[in-house]
Amino acid sequence: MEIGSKLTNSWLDSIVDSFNGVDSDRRRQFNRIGTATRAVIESVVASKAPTEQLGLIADAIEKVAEDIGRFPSGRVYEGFAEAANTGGNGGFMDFSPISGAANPIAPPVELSLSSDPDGSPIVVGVVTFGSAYEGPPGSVHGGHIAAAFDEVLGLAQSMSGSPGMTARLSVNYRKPTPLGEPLTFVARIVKKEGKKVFTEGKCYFGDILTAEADALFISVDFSKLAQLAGERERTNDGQKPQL
Ligand SMILES: CCCCCCCCCCCCCC(=O)SCCNC(=O)CCNC(=O)[C@H](O)C(C)(C)COP(=O)(O)OP(=O)(O)OC[C@H]1O[C@@H](n2cnc3c(N)ncnc32)[C@H](O)[C@@H]1OP(=O)(O)O
Repeated sequence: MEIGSKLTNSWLDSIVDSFNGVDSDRRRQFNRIGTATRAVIESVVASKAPTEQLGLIADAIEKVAEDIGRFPSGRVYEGFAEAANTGGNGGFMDFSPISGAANPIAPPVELSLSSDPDGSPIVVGVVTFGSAYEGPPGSVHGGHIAAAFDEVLGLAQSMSGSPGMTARLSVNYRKPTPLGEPLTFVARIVKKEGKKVFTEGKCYFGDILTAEADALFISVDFSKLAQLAGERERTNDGQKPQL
């Protein structure tokens, strides 16, 4: 992903730097695994394979799970999932559950930074949700639409220079959002008041507005994130930081 926007704050510059120019073998292999596992998920939820084939496929997948399970699990990468890279020289958010190419449960939403016609910075997320994300027939599950909004709005709020956590997220679903079609999410900061960063976003299928969202983020002290990460290391299960 190449991001070429002109950005002024150093927080965002560091994000852009970590997106760009990263091409380590470790990152490539993680991304290959992510892509292949996603393809498995897509086929698994929609397969018409005969039952005996399903048995063979299950054997093969169990073997893969066993192979990778032989290596220590846990946080083999740097940082918490939303900001984690795949090791080596960078790669921001590679393991994000929404945008991380190396995370098989991510659709993934491809993020880029851009600006609207009046020059205001925006975040653009492009994604095609596959069969695993189906809610109503032929449509994307609303929870996944909300998750995509959280991600694009989350990146947009970081353009404030004092990023934080989602305090409130509200989604209006205007039209069914089609599965298997390219969607574009656009997100921006509306205003900032002290620690509060107000954002809004829209989801389009072509020219059709299918959903819109607004969210409030509260800037957090990064030592709090470090504390959460420390707690996670101590519990060593990667799941349950003590809040
Ligand atoms: C995380 C950074 C990474 C960045 C990476 C970029 C890309 C990542 C993209 C991915 C992004 C994915 C992101 C995710 O998935 S984040 C995961 C989902 N979110 C959470 O888990 C957040 C859990 N909540 C908290 O940790 C705290 O409650 C937070 C941090 C939100 C506020 O903390 P705290 O409670 O200590 O705040 P304060 O006492 O200083 O209050 C400050 C002001 O805010 C007002 N207020 C507070 N809460 C609410 C509320 N719910 N509605 C309305 N207003 C609220 C409050 O009244 C006060 O106003 P005022 O009295 O001053 O007027």
